[in-house]
Amino acid sequence: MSEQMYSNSKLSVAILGAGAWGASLANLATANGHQVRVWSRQGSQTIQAVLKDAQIVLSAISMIGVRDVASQVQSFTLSPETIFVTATKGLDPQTTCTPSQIWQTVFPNHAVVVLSGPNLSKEIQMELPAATVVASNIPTAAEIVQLVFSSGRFRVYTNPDPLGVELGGTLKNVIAIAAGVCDGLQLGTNAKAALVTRGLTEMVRIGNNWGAKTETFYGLSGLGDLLATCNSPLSRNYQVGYQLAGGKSLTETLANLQGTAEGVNTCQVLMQRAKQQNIPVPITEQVYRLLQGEITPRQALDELMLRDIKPEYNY
Ligand SMILES: NC(=O)C1=CN([C@@H]2O[C@H](COP(=O)(O)OP(=O)(O)OC[C@H]3O[C@@H](n4cnc5c(N)ncnc54)[C@H](OP(=O)(O)O)[C@@H]3O)[C@@H](O)[C@H]2O)C=CC1
Ligand SMILES: O=C(CO)COP(=O)(O)O
Repeated sequence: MSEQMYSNSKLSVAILGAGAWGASLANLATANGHQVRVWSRQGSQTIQAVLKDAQIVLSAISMIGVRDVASQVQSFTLSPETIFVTATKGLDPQTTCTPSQIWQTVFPNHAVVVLSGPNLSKEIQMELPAATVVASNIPTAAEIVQLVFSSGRFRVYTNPDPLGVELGGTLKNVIAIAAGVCDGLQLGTNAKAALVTRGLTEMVRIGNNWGAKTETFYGLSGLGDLLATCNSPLSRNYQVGYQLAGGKSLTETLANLQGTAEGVNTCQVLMQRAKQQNIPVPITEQVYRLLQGEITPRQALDELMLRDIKPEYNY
């Protein structure tokens, strides 16, 4: 199959955010022959110039900037056909909303597509093969975005559950912090397998409460991204856990981290939501207490191991 088959129609793509992920996605779309403009706060182009005539507007902004950037975009005129794509993996601390929910609220008449999967940007920059998922309530919008990014080195699947796809990418970051702790403490392969598997159960539980489909969490954007992030030192979230296990403070760890580790804020938002909704989230709770400095990594481990014994599933 030639790469050309993916790229018959050339689109105008605006990428918001020139961080590690925005830059990688810009390269993928450019390699497919699309006209790509990138906006960054440090760049020379204004956001208005980047948005001009854009058929696709993709946000790869860290969670902290999403609300502000969405409201900046709102002040410019866009074609009603413009499709928004969100690649952010986080939760809004004020509202617990997902990034796509923010974009959809600000642009209620536009199609919004979530792009998420096991996509460590350093590997994608090295042109190693990877796969991802694009999900939307409007299937044709997801199919257009699929064509924009698909190539022989980036395989893009569509999915009809945008909430599940988005939550998979977001929730796994908290488990990846725990996985970094597990490896940092040298707890072994059995412990890591138990943590990741029970982490997935916790993600499904939270996702179901939110209204996402169970099967989505067993796909690329759930289990796939969980495996990638929990097993790679390239993951910033994994690195946070690893450093904490080595005795570093969170402040020290974040000061030396290259880029964003969304799991730190996501964990806070999740605890808030889990308390409100009465959802059991034992791993998230221990990660939260560790990040707060309330317990040591060893105490977090003991808390998890010594919980009341119970069946694996409540069928
Ligand atoms: N790196 C990866 O492997 C992947 C990352 N992601 C997700 O993509 C998102 C971005 O990650 P990544 O690119 O790695 O992070 P980086 O830290 O490399 O870049 C952060 C980006 O967010 C922008 N940004 C941060 N704060 C603000 C703000 N207040 N207002 C406007 N823009 C802001 C930065 O803008 P500026 O350019 O102006 O500095 C930059 O473009 C995260 O949610 C992450 O979870 C998803 C998949 C893979
Ligand atoms: O989401 C990612 C890979 O899919 C990137 O993970 P980190 O944000 O932990 O680096």
